[in-house]
Amino acid sequence: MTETSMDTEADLFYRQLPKVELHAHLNGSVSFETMETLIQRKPHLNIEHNMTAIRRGQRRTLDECFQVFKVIHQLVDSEEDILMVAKAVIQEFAADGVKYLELRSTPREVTETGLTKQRYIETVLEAIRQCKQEEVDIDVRFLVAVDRRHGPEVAMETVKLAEDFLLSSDGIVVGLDLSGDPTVGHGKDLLSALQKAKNCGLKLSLHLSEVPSQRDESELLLNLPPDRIGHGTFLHPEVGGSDSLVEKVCKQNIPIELCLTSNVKGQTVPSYEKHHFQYWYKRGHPCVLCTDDKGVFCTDLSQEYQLAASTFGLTQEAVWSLSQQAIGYTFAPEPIKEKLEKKWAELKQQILQ
Ligand SMILES: CNc1ncnc2c1ncn2[C@@H]1O[C@H](COP(=O)(O)O)[C@@H](O)[C@H]1O
Ligand SMILES: [Zn+2]
Repeated sequence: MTETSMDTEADLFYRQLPKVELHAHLNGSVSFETMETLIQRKPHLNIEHNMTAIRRGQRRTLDECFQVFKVIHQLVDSEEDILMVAKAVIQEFAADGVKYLELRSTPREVTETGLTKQRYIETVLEAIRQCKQEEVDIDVRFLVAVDRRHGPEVAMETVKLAEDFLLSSDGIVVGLDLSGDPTVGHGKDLLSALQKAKNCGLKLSLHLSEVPSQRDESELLLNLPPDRIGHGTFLHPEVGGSDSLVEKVCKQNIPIELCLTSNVKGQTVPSYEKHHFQYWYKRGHPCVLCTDDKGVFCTDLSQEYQLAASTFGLTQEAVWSLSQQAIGYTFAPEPIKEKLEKKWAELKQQILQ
């Protein structure tokens, strides 16, 4: 067998592998092709592709990554843009073999285009509905995101909005995300908003210990406790975290969303080999591979599975288990989880040789 055909066969396995994506920021997930359309729609902004994506071999500081989101937000600033972007992102995940997707996004208000936070969420939900109507083979749920940079009042407003949609969206809105520049603000100021969200039945997925300075914050937020953790890069003692943090995560068995390429390109992790996936996976802790921002970091979920497998020597059987176990970490109701389990069982013989 030639090297090329071997490559293709491996690629095919990862693409065919049914997958669950639980950590995807809408505006970070915009593909090159969709970006092209947006750039052409708004030529006056003078935005080029290299301002919206971090290519192969390139690295940026986390701070620079956040500049990239500012540029993308300029390009995506109306209901029309959001509808197009959300539909395209959902279709792309489906084409990559993702069968269940939890998309997250920060509701924004844009005076010039008349966009309100309420309409922002409604538009994302409309995109989800349209994809369902068009029979795109994927189940999509939505997490309303709180940007930590905006402080406690906005966080509380966002939680109220999320609560309304939890009750009125036919089960599409399932939870709340905490994200944004981890070097800005402190989680203690957001604690009451997060607590309120939890009390009203929203599931919590929190970006925790994405940078080393968040140790105290993580101690505090782990007491909520969150239903899932985003990144958790600096939780374990080897990288400046602590035994007490690890103990809290393990005792409460909180699944961790791990995004290899995002962390390597954003330079919070020095290399794929040194990624903390290894630490948690070896302990048998619930781990789920995710893309974070597939557009910005130029990746997709198949590639993330393939990278994890080649870096950490996972067999196809192990990769299959990893993707199947993710079903249990979704915020979907039990009947949906059962449906997904069935789908995995049906596909197993066909895909896993
Ligand atoms: C790289 N690591 C990360 N750490 C923290 N927050 C991140 C992030 N990547 C993305 N976001 C959050 O998602 C927003 C963009 O999508 P939405 O406009 O919400 O759809 C960013 O502005 C940031 O708040
Ligand atoms: Zn994230």
